[in-house]
Amino acid sequence: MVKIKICGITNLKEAEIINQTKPDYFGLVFASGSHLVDIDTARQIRQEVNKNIPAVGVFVDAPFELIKQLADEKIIQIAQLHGSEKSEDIKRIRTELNIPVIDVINEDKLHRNSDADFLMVDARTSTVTRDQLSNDDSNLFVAGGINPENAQQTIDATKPFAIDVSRGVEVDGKKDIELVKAIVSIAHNN
Ligand SMILES: O=C(O)c1ccccc1NCC(=O)[C@H](O)[C@H](O)COP(=O)(O)O
Repeated sequence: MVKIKICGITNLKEAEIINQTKPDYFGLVFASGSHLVDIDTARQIRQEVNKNIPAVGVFVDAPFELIKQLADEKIIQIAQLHGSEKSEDIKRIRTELNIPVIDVINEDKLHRNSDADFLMVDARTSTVTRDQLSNDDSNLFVAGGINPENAQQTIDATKPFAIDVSRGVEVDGKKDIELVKAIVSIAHNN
């Protein structure tokens, strides 16, 4: 089974879609853009979603204190780092906050050893391909432009641990339950 994260959950209606479609993770974005949520909204969404589905906090060079507050309050269970965070930042989050880290790889970060629990290649922000990673990179999330039409092809080509999807399951900027259902089914049937 390929796992799936539905990213960019912004309201309680979308929280309910997560409960009904049961992906393996959902994402709360704490970085500027159309999916940005404030802490109060994130808290409400976390309370609404089934506790068995971990929330991934998405950050771009965020202050440690923000990640700490969200982890301490159990609003997030995993941190996903898209910025130029260093190895020490990853270690600090893992040891002091005791939560796993997804390190989003780009060309600059490719050749250093990541201390993260998972790696992510996001086609929106890098041109890194599966072939450029070593076989040890087994805990790989693949993201960027995935939708129900191309998900199977992406899975076949990259053999990921998980796929990460946001805009590809939206209609008019909001998550669509039928599209989410379809892509969760594709991932879980692999
Ligand atoms: O979603 C955002 O607005 C965002 C902003 C800043 C950094 C990361 C962001 N999203 C990260 C994700 O995990 C997305 O799911 C990933 O980029 C894939 O997006 P999509 O191509 O829309 O499926």
